[in-house]
Parts: sequence; C-alpha cells; structure tokens
Amino acid sequence: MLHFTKMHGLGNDFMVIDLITQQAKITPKLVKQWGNRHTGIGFDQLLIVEPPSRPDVDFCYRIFNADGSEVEQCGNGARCFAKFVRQKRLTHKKNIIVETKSGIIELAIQPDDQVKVNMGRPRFVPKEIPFISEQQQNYYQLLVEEQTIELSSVSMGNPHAVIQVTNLKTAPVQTLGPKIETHPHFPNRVNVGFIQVIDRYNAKLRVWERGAGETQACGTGACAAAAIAIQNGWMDSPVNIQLPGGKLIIEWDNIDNPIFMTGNAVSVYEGKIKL
Ligand SMILES: N[C@@H](CCC[C@H](N)C(=O)O)C(=O)O
Repeated sequence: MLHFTKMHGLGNDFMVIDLITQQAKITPKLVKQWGNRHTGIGFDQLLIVEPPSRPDVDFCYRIFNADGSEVEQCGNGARCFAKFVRQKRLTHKKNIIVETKSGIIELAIQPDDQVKVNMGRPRFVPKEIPFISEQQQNYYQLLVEEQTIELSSVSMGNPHAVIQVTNLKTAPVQTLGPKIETHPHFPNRVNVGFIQVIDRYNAKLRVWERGAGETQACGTGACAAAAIAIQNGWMDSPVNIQLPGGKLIIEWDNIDNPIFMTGNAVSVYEGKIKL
C-alpha cells in the first residue's frame, strides 16, 4: 500500500506522495489512473517528495499533471510541499530549499501559517519559454483558427501565455484555452491565463492549465500574470491576484530579482492506495 495525502492550494488540488520513506515507480499511466475524478483519487497535479540530488538543497520536488505529463514547476503545489514535509516530520525547518526540473525554489512558512515562495526570476526570452518568435516582445499576435489573439508570454520555470480581458466571467477560457495550449508556436504546450485588471494593485485571473484544464487556481499562472502586468506597465507590485479558489499576493520589484508568491496550503485527508 502506498500512503498519500490529499491537499489543495486555493482549490488547486494535489495527491502528495513521500518517496523518501516509501518506494514506488511512478508511470504516466499510473498518474492518469489516480488522477481520474470518477475512478481514481482525482487531482489537478501529483506531487512527489524525493531525496535531493545535491547537498545544498533539502528535497527534490517532482510534479505530474493529471494527464500524466511530468512538468517543471507548480506554485500552489510548492506551498503544499512545504506544509507536507513538516507534517510528515521530514524536516523541522521553516525555510526549505527544493530542487525542481526548472531549478531551485525556496519555501518559507510564515508566522500566520501562510507559505511564501521564492519562485525565481520570470523569463521573457522566447527560446526559454519556449515560444516560437523571432524576437522578444511585450505583446505577440497569435493566429488561432483565423482569429488573431494578442497575448504576452513568460516562463515561470513552466510556460505561460497571458491574455488581458475586460470581463473575466465571459472570457473564453474553456474554448480558447485548449487551442492556445496546443498551438504549434508553443512546442511544449502552454498554460493560458486570462487576466482582468481591476486597478494598479488588484486583478482577477482564470487559468487554463496545460495537462489539467481550467483549475480553481494556478500559482505559477498568478506569478506569470503579475510579471506580465508589471512588465507591460498595467500594474505595480505587490499584486493581489483573485482566482476562483482564493487570493494570492505576488511581489516583484525588479526585472533582475525573483518573484515571490504568498498564499495558503491545506491538508484535506490521508489515504492509502494499492500499487
Ligand atoms: N497548478 C500549478 C501548475 C501546474 C503545472 C502546469 N499545469 C504546467 O503544465 O506547467 C501551479 O499552481 O503553478
């Protein structure tokens, strides 16, 4: 039997497995099976805690989307990761350093129990996203089935496209989201955020996630939307991002500095499943 914890960050939900004290071979087929909301456990992402591969970090953090694909980064998951490793007594530290597929992130448990994550620097260079474009621009025009869509793009370790809308309720998240996710200009597919800017410090966001569909919240999506809103001159730091599942605070003061995300992380139940 494999023990797991069901967790969520603002309704973005996770199955979290400790592979330090347990052993299992995680395959895409198994992830899809567990991720099924009708016949499995059901989650947006599976998070795996593994021993670090280098001495200067505390853990290795692996992430799989519900469709079985392994990805580089997950912001809401990072906050749950911090709570999980302490609840399981894998560490007593309040400041935890973890390695991911896209580099090192730092997790800090705050006195009010919220978790603040140093998510690293947003990267706007098309090749680093990856996004096919001859040059880096604040705005790109993308042809999607005979419709030209204006979007911005950034990597938060994982790829994001962000579209500004005037009414988030009627935004075409479920129709345009999947078409942009699989657009040939994004060779690794992409997460697609729809942002409605309210004022210089407040915005609303819905995200169509690569490999998971529309979620209640996306941490890297909130960082990507805030980075683009600041870079494009729409907003100033700190940015309050209201997602369907709740609020995240995003701080980013300088292009050369990392972006910080603060929000909650909740354990829902413990379970065990036959391998
Ligand atoms: N929910 C996440 C992002 C998870 C990965 C994403 N779907 C991808 O494929 O890059 C978050 O909170 O950041």
